[in-house]
This record gives sequence, structure tokens and C-alpha cells, in this order.
Amino acid sequence: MSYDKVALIGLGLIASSMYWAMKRAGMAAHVSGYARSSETRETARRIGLCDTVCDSAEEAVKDADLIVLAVPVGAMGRVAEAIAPHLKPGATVTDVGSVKKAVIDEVGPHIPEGVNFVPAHPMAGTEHSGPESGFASLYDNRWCLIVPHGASEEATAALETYWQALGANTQRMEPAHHDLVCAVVSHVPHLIAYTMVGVADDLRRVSDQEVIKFSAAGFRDFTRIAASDPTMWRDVFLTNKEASLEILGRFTEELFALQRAIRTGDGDTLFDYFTHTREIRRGILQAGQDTDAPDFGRIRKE
Ligand SMILES: NC(=O)c1ccc[n+]([C@@H]2O[C@H](COP(=O)([O-])OP(=O)(O)OC[C@H]3O[C@@H](n4cnc5c(N)ncnc54)[C@H](O)[C@@H]3O)[C@@H](O)[C@H]2O)c1
Ligand SMILES: O=C(O)C(=O)C[C@]1(C(=O)O)C=C[C@@H](O)C=C1
Repeated sequence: MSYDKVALIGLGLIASSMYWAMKRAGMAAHVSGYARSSETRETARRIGLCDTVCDSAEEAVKDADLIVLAVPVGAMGRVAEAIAPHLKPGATVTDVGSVKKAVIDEVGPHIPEGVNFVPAHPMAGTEHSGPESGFASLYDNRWCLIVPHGASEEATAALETYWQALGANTQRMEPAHHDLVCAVVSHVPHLIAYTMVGVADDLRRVSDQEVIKFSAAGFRDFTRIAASDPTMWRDVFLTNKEASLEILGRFTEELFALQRAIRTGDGDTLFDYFTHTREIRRGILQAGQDTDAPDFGRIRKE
């Protein structure tokens, strides 16, 4: 089953990349879009993002077969409530939120009888946000996690086919497992990057710009991650509290162990630890999942 009309609610990095990927794939679907701010809607019109940019979410979802909620996690419930009375029977609502249990709890109760809700989460992104940050290849060879949670097999399979057409590989996952996995591979690493850049900034005040001036690749990688959208990440930590705290606890334990190894001059422990982590990086590269940032010199529609 393919969708004749797709509505994108929220027109930032994730939705705009979906639009360009749909066009690249030659999907015939008519795409309507809506974002809360009139400035974003104007930008979308100017750059040709979406076939129709609507001034209300209700108008955008009218007659849509697939509705994609691409707003910060904390706004998902409100948006779902607003569009619920205007959804077409048989339509599928999905989302792209970085957290799944909270989205299911907030959005699920608003989905009317006869409408499918299939939560999803593309494991792809950048530190950029807004309607002009998207590009067609964002999802190529990346994972999109599908969290059916009671949706019909037909609706779930159709959404998988859709994401595969956008270039992604799909995998089904349970909500709680999803949130734990993402806390490990995405959420807590972001928190660590935010913290490290904050620490360096503190130091900068006493070291006269040296931290910025001499920062090499390692620290620059941290600053890229720490430049990510504050609203999105605030919502991620507020809504994935349990798993984030669990992983942070484990992180702190490991950090203390390494701290102790440094203090006691235990080179073997440090060497073994770093050897093991290097193998993990090599494993990721071999699986073709290098997470290096995309080249933003490329044309958006490429
Ligand atoms: N950025 C990433 O790396 C990434 C990756 C995967 C998933 N996600 C998830 O995708 C979602 C969108 O992220 P993004 O990076 O595209 O963000 P973004 O900041 O680029 O875009 C968000 C869009 O939502 C709009 N918006 C905010 N509140 C709204 C509301 N109440 N009603 C209508 N529109 C509203 C904003 O105007 C903007 O157009 C988030 O839930 C995020 O967790 C992000
Ligand atoms: O590549 C980046 O900049 C990202 O942060 C993308 C990233 C990640 O942590 O991998 C961020 C949030 C998501 O929900 C999914 C992907």
C-alpha cells in the first residue's frame, strides 16, 4: 500500500529531509505541510518544501493517508489532540520522535477508532534544525525503528515500505527497549557532549581563549553534537528520564573506574579499556554505519 497524500506536521530537519527523500524516490504522493510559526511556513513556501504549505494543522491533515508528527517530543500530544477530529478513517498517524514510551502515552489516547498509530524513529540526524536543514540522503542506509505497539500488521508493513523507499533500513522494537537502546547510543552521549563543552567553556574563562583556539578533532566532534537543538534535547531528557538516569548511572561507574586507574597509574586497565572501545568503533564502520556528519556543501535535493 502506498499513500496518496502525506501530511508533515512540523517542518524541521526530519520532515524536510523526508520531503526531499520522497521526491527523490519519485513518490507520487501529494505532500502537505504545517509548522506552528508563520516564519517557518514562509520559508517552506520560498524553498518549495511541500506541495502545499497550510496555515493550520487541521487543513494539512484533511484527506491525508499518512500523517507524520515531526515536532519536538513534548509537543506531540498537543498536536495529536488538535488534529484528531480531522483524521480520515483508515489513515495512519506516525511520528519521528526520539523517545517512544512517552509519545505513545501522550499521542495514543487521542487517536480515534479506525485510525492506525504506528510510532517510528529514524536513527539519523544532524546538529542542524529548521526547514532549510533537510536533505534527501539523510536516511540512506540508516535505521528507522518501528514501534507498532498494537497497530495492524497492514499499517505497520506499509510504513516500513515507506521508510525503505526513503532509503532507510527498518527494524521493529518494543517501546521500553527502544528508549533504553536510544539512551545508550544517542541520548546520554548527547548529554556528555553538552557537559564536556560546558566544562571547556568554564575553563576558557581562565585560559584566555586557548580551549577554542587549540581545539582539535576530538573536542570539535563534541561541539558539533552540543550544537543540537535545545528544545528537542530538553524534551528528550524530560521524557526519557528513567532510561537516561539508568545509563548515566552506569556511565558514572565506568568513569570512576577509569579515574581510579589514572590515579593509581594502572596502565593495563586503561590500555585494555581503550582497546575494547576501539574494537566497537571498528565494528560500527564494518557494518557500514559510520556516523560522521554529512557534508553540508551538498545540494539540498541531492
Ligand atoms: N534532529 C535529529 O537529529 C533527530 C533525529 C531523529 C528524530 N528526531 C525527532 O524528530 C522530531 C523533530 O526534530 P527536528 O530535528 O526535525 O526538529 P526541528 O527543530 O528541525 O523542527 C521541528 C519543527 O516542529 C515545529 N513545531 C514545534 N512545535 C510545534 C507545534 N506545537 N505544532 C506544530 N509545529 C511545531 C517547529 O516549528 C519546526 O518546524 C523531534 O521529535 C526529534 O526528537 C530528531
Ligand atoms: O547525527 C547527529 O547529529 C544525531 O545526533 C542524530 C541522532 C543520534 O544521536 O544519532 C540524534 C537523535 C536521534 O533521535 C537520532 C539520531
